[in-house]
Amino acid sequence: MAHPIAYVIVLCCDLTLWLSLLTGLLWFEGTFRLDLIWLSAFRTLSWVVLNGASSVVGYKSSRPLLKHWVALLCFLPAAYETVQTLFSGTQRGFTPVPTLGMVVLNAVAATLVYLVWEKAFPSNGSPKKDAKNERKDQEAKALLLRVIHYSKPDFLYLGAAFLFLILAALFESCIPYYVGKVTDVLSGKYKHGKFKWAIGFMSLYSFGSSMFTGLRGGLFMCSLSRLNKRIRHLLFQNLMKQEISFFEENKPGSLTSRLVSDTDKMGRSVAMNVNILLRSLVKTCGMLVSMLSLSWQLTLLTCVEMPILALLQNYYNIFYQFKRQELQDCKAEIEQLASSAIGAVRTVRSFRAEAQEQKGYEEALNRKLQIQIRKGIYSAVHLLLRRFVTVSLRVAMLLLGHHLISSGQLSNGSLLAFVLYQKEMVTSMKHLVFVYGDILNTVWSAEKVFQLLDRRPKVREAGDLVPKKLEGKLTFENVTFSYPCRPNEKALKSVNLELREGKMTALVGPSGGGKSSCISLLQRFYEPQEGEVLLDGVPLHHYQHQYLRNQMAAVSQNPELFSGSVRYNIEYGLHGCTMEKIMEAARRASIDEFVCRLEQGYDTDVGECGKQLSSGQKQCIALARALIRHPKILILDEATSYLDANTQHAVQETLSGSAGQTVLVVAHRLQTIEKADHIIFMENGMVMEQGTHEHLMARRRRYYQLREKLFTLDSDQQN
Ligand SMILES: Nc1ncnc2c1ncn2[C@@H]1O[C@H](COP(=O)(O)OP(=O)(O)OP(=O)(O)O)[C@@H](O)[C@H]1O
Repeated sequence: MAHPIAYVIVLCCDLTLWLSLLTGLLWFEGTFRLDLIWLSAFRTLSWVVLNGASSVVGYKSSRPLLKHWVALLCFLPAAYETVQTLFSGTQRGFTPVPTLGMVVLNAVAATLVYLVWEKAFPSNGSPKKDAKNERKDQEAKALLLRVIHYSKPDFLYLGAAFLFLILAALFESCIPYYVGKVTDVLSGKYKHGKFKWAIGFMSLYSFGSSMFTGLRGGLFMCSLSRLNKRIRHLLFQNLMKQEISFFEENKPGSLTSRLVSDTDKMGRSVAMNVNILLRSLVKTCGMLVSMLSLSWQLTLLTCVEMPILALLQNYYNIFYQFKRQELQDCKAEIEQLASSAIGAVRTVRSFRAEAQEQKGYEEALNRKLQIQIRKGIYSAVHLLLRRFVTVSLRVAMLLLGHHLISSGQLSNGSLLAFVLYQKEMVTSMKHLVFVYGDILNTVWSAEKVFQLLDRRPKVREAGDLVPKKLEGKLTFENVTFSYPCRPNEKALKSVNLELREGKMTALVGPSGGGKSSCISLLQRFYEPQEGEVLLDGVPLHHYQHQYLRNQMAAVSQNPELFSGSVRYNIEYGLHGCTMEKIMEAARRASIDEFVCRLEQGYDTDVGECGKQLSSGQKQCIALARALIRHPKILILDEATSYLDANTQHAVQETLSGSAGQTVLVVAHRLQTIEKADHIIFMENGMVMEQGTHEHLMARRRRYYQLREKLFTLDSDQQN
């Protein structure tokens, strides 16, 4: 709010102007009447003077507000007199001079209207729009521009759509005029020729507007679908580049919802609103011209409706935003509950947690229902108030229309045409006032999409090193690492280890020792906070991403398979693999016999995520998927844990026969790694001891103790 002194100074200036006028009128000794025209001229002059004064006395931030008030102060008397003249039908005048009461009343009325207006349409300088809100508006505008920017490739479609939009709106705004003409012809002395013309034009405009509307809609939908496809593609591309911890922090449900519904909402809400905005703008202009040509008095009355409706809408919008956010959160929660329960249905069933899941789901549904009911009640009250305002003004308009018809200023048909225009006009103006705000509101769904689109992975960019020959020696140099979600807990503490080229190294130790963390670092899923992981003496991030992926293959304990055939899963990510190569990999992974027994062999579908296979079979297929690449470095993290002893033995035989391949094995069953060239024992994120099996057994320390413990457990189980 501007400083009160500024208002007082402006008010004093205004009083001085009124006093000057008073003196002038006294000079003419009552022979001069201050009629409507002179009053308007005087107030325009006052506005120029007071506007200048407010520029000098107001603070920079409060000047716009002061100027709004000055405008009202100056033009309200003229507007009031105009309305009075309209209703009384005769022009009044101030006789002989304006009274002090009237001047004060004017100031009070101006202030009141100003306060109502500022509440309905808070302007930039309004206290409600503080710096934060203004920044938000700026950001929303920037987002909107960005959405428009992404629509650039469709500019031909959009250009044509806008052209049809303008034509449709113009044609549409001509229809009521000709409806009025037809009514006039029918209610007066019937003239066949005039009737035919009026009907002809009416049909022509109706047909034209329908045709252009259809074309506009089709083209908009087409460009909207193209925009959606483009954004989704880019988003998916960027998602695939993110680091693993990003997927741990963001649940799959929320990411897919952003990918599907937010992109959809973004395109739909922004494109639809821009469509409505432009259509309303063209229609409003066209109709305003037609309405003014019919009756300027009725047009003025129609325009009164807007500020009142805007005030109502403003309050409703604040509530609506709040409820919508609540509803969205609730929906996301419901989606998450359903997808986690359905996804883990086996666990739910085996722990008999169906009732618990059902209860949780029902509670979330109830919360959503409550929000929806409250939203519905507020919406009904809002609608009721709006209707009341609309109907009241319509009655006032019909009364004025009746007065104009009886005084011969308007024909019956023109009143009908006006009523038709008025209905459309109010809708269009409403759109104009609210749609822009709505664009700024809905554009926030675009923000979520853009946030994801702009996210850069938090791992160092891969380099471009592509050596012709790779030895396959891996070294951990003083590696300290914490998972991003638990930054204060060290999973690895100054780890130094070496995987010798062409040899098999085994990582063993109790659970939580840090074995899988080492493997994650080797695959560059995460970056160590301290130290380096080196391949042939060069930090891993110096190598080209694709090169590293080709040289390294990993199989985990619970490998992820994709819906599709066995063949598809084995050759996953490779192009142009021959059947021989696929069969060879399957043979080495000891899965070929099983696959050949299947009715459709390698074309057999493995079900969603391989659910139609046993855990051991899944491990074998994953192993074949790794072996087909002939990687220089093979990482097996409990990769054969579900296999029976025979198959496990066969796989190990195959692996030990691959000369020149660096193999890293993580295993809990220590018998399986006895033949490894090197064994590293890890505990609490540290390397405790290392050496060959014989060496470690002879030391009789942690490795020996763990082996003895497992051996005792096994014997107990067998007894
Ligand atoms: N994704 C993760 N986010 C946060 N902490 C993790 C994550 N994975 C593992 N940890 C933690 O890091 C530490 C080392 O775990 P890691 O999985 O490397 O051990 P491990 O030796 O492979 O165990 P296991 O033999 O049971 O697989 C543990 O304390 C574990 O809780």
